[in-house]
Amino acid sequence: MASSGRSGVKHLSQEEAQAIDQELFTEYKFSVDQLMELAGLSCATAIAKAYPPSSFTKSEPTVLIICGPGNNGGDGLVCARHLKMFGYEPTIYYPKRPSKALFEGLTTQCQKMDIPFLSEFPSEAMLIDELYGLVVDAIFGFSFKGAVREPFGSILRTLEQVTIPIASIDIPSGWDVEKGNPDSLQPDMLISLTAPKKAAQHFTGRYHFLGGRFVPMALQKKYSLNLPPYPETDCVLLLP
Ligand SMILES: NC(=O)C1=CN([C@@H]2O[C@H](COP(=O)(O)OP(=O)(O)OC[C@H]3O[C@@H](n4cnc5c(N)ncnc54)[C@H](OP(=O)(O)O)[C@@H]3O)[C@@H](O)[C@H]2O)[C@@H](O)CC1
Ligand SMILES: [K+]
Repeated sequence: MASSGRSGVKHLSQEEAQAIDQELFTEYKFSVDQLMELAGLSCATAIAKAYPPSSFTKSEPTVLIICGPGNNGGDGLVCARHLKMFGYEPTIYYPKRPSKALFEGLTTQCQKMDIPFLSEFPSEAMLIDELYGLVVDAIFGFSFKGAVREPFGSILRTLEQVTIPIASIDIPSGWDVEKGNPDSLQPDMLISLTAPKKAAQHFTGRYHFLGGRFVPMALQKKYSLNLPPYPETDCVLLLP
């Protein structure tokens, strides 16, 4: 049965999210880096709307971005680059890097923009709270399945203890894509890309944004996405 949220927008199953993703590439001939750029830009834009640099209590608007091994991690790298352009001070932790030209290129771009990469994850949540004003969770997206494997299990356990806000890209990491996870991260922001996944119905944070304004109308209709209209030329939309 189709499920929809307060805005009437459809919430996708894991299978539907992956099918739409595949169709964008195979039928509509988008390339991954094209959509990843728009996805990451949406995330940085949503962050800038909800947490403008002036709202940070630290002397600099420092953001820790944790990138996972798949395309969700790629969105995180793009988001970091745009955040830097927007005047933030991003730092990246990227422990499992795929040897693919796309991710190597995104990593080099960030390095050349003087975005530091941590060689080790802060061992205590308190250190993260002291050094950063926001965490971006780009660890797992809609392909996450099963029990969390290391090193991400210990990273997520530390993140569960931080008190600064967490912004999750597409899915709060560690959550089942459809059922959520009451015992894992509880982010303050969720940026749903293309359309929210079913797990988004369990999101209780302050800001739920829709981003990834690239789904052609025929595909929106085929999957009955019922996406609300984006305002003017905006690439994100705050959902009720
Ligand atoms: N159309 C769109 O909307 C667009 C979507 N985009 C983005 O792509 C995201 C989906 O990306 P994705 O398919 O690459 O998978 P993603 O969720 O990043 O993770 C897979 C990785 O995680 C790993 N892994 C899995 N389970 C695990 C576990 N239990 N414990 C540990 N590891 C585990 C798995 O490892 P493996 O199974 O290979 O060992 C694999 O390496 C989507 O959410 C959105 O952010 C945009 O970029 C472009 C347009
Ligand atoms: K995520």
